[in-house]
Amino acid sequence: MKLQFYKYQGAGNDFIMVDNRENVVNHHNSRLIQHLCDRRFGIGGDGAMFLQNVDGYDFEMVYYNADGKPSSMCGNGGRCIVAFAKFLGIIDDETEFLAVDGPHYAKISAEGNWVSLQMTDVNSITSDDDAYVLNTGSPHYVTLTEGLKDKNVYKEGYAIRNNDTYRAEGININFVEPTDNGYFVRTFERGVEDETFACGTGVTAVALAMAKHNNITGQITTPIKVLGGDLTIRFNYDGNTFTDIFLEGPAEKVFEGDVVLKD
Ligand SMILES: N[C@H](CCC[C@H](N)C(=O)O)C(=O)O
Repeated sequence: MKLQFYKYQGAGNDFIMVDNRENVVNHHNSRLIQHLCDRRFGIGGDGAMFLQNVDGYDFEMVYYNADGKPSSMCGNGGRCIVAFAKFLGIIDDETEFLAVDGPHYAKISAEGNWVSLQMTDVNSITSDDDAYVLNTGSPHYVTLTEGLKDKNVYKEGYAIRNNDTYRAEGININFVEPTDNGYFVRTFERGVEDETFACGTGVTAVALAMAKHNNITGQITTPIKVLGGDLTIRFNYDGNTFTDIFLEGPAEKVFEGDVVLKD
């Protein structure tokens, strides 16, 4: 069977995208997803997404991590699937779609390559030693550090992600360093089990955790630099709950093609 796919990236977090409105692919097949995401023997990607029809929304986003397992929410993936929906002519400049963590509103530029995605509200941040732990649609561990440019993010991220607390469920590890006008963030991503060039729910978690850390409340805009580019998070914080959270940045189609799937 020949499968048409599209490759997208949002700040270097890259994804395989399939228009599955006709349900041509039975994606509940972790070996298939792992193979598609394999950077040597497959197409390559941090994850794979299937755009599907669903009542009440413009479309449904079904997301798998590169390890082939169904995942929690993917922020950069959500921005990329909005760009994909516009490319397919399903939407114009805004949308309401359904993801694993519920409905999401998003706006997209006329050119179709810049997306502002609303994330679910967050009303709980806990501490783990000197780190913050919160869920922005995916679980995140946020820790301030120095010398981030030279840090061995794979080694240090792997160790925390696989410690006694987090080994079972996994968690994404975000290392953050203040910059002149925001933060520099590098992330070890669960389900990729490696550092990615950006993590959308991760930089969202960092922006919220830093507002708490610095006791800043009100309407906040946080610019964040990642290996793959720049993202911006806008939100409101009243000292307890984070609302009107938007993750904003580029979402680009890189190439399209088709792959023959062994039956
Ligand atoms: N790997 C993450 C999901 C994707 C997160 C990331 N790609 C994003 O942009 O939010 C997890 O299993 O929690």
